[in-house]
Amino acid sequence: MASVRVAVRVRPLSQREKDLSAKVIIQVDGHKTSVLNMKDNFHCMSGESCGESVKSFPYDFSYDSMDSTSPSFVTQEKIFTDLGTDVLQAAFEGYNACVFAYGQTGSGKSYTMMGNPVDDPIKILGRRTGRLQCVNEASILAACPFLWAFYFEIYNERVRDLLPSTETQGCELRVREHPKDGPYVEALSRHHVQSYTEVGQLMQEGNRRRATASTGMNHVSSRSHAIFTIHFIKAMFDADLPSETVSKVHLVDLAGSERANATQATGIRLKEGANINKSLVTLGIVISALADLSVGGGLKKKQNFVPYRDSVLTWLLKDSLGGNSKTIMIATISPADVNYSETLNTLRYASRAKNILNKPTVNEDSSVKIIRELRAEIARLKALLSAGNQVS
Ligand SMILES: Nc1ncnc2c1ncn2[C@@H]1O[C@H](COP(=O)(O)OP(=O)(O)OP(=O)(O)O)[C@@H](O)[C@H]1O
Repeated sequence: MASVRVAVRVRPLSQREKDLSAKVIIQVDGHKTSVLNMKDNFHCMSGESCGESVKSFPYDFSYDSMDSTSPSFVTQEKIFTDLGTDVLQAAFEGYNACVFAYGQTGSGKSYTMMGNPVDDPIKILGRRTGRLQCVNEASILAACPFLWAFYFEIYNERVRDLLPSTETQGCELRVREHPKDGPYVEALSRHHVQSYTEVGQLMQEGNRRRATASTGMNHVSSRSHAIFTIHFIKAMFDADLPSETVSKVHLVDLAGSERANATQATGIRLKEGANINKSLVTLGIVISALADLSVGGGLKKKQNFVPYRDSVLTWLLKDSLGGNSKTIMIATISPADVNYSETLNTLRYASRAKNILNKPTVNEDSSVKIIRELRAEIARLKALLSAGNQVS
């Protein structure tokens, strides 16, 4: 069992927030993120007895990215070192892994997952030539895994290939469920990648196709949930037998939750917003149900039903939430008082998500695993036998 690990990241004040003369209401202290309700008590942040005015939440990581001149400022690179490295390590060891960014529209999800292409191009997976271990600018080493990349978006509850082949171009793809491997997108095109550069290029190519629009809250707002997946296929010898592990890494950039009046959405934008909110509400319900199930140290027999299939997003993330995956949630928040209620909501969901217990296992060849276990058992019995012989 492994808990979902949760990180919170607070971005700098945006121009819009500065224009509204917004006040900073977030404080990061070690692993703790605190939010101040300005309406309750203006002076509370520095005061001692703040009552309900300051709400504090501990997380696995709390990242202050508000002011680059502050000593506590956390860079993209640090976030990659803390989170991305572990994800890659897990995948190389044969575990499934998932990183998903959750938060209000304009709070910095895409920035954290995809990087800023202009001045800070570090994505959650690291620098261009960086730490993808065997995958580097040169070529794949002999012992390294074979890698396939996939990229799709869920837009208005429909799945579209972001790296389409001629067959999938313009098509709505179906979601199916494999009895052992779980839900997947049927006929999604796959791309063999040999270097980090290729991974980055595919991400960029897909991002250009992704549904975005300018809203009142964000100039380039993602109107879809995007899932970039890498399959790691590693061949090796285990117990003198040829064996294979197949692991998946999902990088999920969710569309942001939004209030229609804040985004000034009408027409198509309003419909998109309703669909985005619908799947995020389902995600919230799934997170809550899983958190309730996990309380007490293990997944209890299901009294509560987990409604994975109520949205395409949660169906496809079934393994990542409560299943066979090492999962990290990055909750992104705005520092501004004008976003108080959305920020508090995000912090509460992030806090609940910490209670979710997953069951990550190495995805190895089951026959090789059985043979290895039987050999260990034979060795154990032989040792017992020879110990018995020595006594008699
Ligand atoms: N940590 C950060 N440092 C500097 N700028 C940031 C940071 N996070 C976000 N920004 C800026 O804030 C704006 C909104 O960020 P981003 O597009 O990543 O938000 P989002 O949560 O993905 O929004 P949406 O849900 O609408 O797609 C962008 O201009 C981005 O460059």
